[in-house]
Amino acid sequence: MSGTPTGPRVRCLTIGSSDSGGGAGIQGDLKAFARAGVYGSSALVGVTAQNTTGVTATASIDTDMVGHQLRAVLEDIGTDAVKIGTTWSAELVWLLVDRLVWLDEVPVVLDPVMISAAGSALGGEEDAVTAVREGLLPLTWVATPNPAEARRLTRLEEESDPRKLAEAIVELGARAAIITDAFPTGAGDLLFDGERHHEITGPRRVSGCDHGAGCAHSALITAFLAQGMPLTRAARTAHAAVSLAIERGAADIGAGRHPVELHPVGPTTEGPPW
Ligand SMILES: Nc1ncnc2c1ncn2[C@@H]1O[C@H](COP(=O)(O)OP(=O)(O)OP(=O)(O)O)[C@@H](O)[C@H]1O
Ligand SMILES: Cc1ncc(CO)c(N)n1
Repeated sequence: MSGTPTGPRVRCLTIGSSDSGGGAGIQGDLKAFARAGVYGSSALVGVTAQNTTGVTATASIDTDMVGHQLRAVLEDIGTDAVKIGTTWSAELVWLLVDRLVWLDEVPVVLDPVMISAAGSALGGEEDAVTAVREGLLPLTWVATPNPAEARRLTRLEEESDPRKLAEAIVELGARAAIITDAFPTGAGDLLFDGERHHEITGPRRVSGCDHGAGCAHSALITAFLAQGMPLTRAARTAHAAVSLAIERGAADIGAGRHPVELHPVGPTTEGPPW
């Protein structure tokens, strides 16, 4: 699939873990990249035995092997943006920091995954969270935590105001933050771009198909930034596309939280179908 009709192919790298069920993680990211029309590469940092009902086993990949994957991708293919998902350990996070610090002016999107949609733990040990705060956030162009993940990252355990959480993430070094599913009524996200707050709202979908929603959302933002879309438009387009992907989700797949089903979306899409 080509990136843009005329220019060179746009490339995105996702750093994250496998979801054996195919809805979230690396598999969800690569599907989202394809839907956005960009070329996707990956560095696998962990494996989960997972389906729509939850996670039954996890294993992290040896840090050296992660380093080899990053080198293989970046030396040959290169990338126009990077997405980071699961961050299992402090050792892994500091390796990522060591490598990503050399990427000049390449957007880095951090989706700090700590818990799956079905409620299973995915990393989030205290020393890994500290490494994300101290090492990764300062390299991050936009972080996309949900409110619970934002509270963990900022250590503002009692804070319920998404504006305060987003501002705290920017104070920790990220250029911008999007708190997903930020509002008690309706559905939507709160974007703080470092200067202004933007409320991104829409209807709440009740299809039962939200497995992989967060991964699809942050992967689309990665692809859009790689394509040169401004952040506010990327955030709005990603929310609208994921909302539709929940509404039109894969309700026949699995017996738990069914996977989202994304449709083609991007700068070249003729007007939003939603
Ligand atoms: N029921 C819903 N209806 C419409 N949009 C939704 C709904 N639930 C989530 N979204 C949107 O989906 C996107 C992903 O947000 P979400 O909070 O689900 O991420 P997450 O908690 O990180 O997900 P995951 O655990 O799957 O990674 C956001 O744009 C959010 O507004
Ligand atoms: C591997 C993996 N990464 C991220 C998520 C977040 O939804 C998930 N469920 N599984």
